[in-house]
Amino acid sequence: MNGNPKKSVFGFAHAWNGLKEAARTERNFRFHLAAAFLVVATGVFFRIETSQWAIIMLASGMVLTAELINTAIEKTMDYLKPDIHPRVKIIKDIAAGAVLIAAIFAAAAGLFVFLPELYAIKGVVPF
Ligand SMILES: Nc1ncnc2c1ncn2[C@@H]1O[C@H](COP(=O)(O)OP(=O)(O)OP(=O)(O)O)[C@@H](O)[C@H]1O
Repeated sequence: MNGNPKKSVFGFAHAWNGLKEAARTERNFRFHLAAAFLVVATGVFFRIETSQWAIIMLASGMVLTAELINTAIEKTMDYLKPDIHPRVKIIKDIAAGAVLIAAIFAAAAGLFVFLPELYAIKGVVPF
């Protein structure tokens, strides 16, 4: 809170710049971005309810946020310690683990939302 609207707008510009940089340089971020768009398209297709949208939005946002934080940690470590080091490995592995956890729980949330839709509309799910 600084009461200076100009500074807030520039802050958003920095954040947007970070997103563009991540999308340009990180394949994993592009993959998760594409997955989020696919999930939104699937939600539109099935005309899911407001509460289901909330779950999908939270899950997708969680994965993208985890991926961005992982990227920031990777870039920090590459800048501070570019050579191979066991501690860098541990730090990067833990950061990657955060993305994995976010992705697993987001996939589970997606299944809870879309499996009943598939079953109800298409009879695709065999249970
Ligand atoms: N300097 C280093 N020292 C030791 N191990 C490293 C180092 N840099 C990377 N690694 C190992 O390689 C893995 C991948 O790190 P990298 O920085 O290449 O990320 P990446 O290719 O973007 O992969 P991801 O985003 O999927 O974690 C790390 O999790 C770690 O196990």
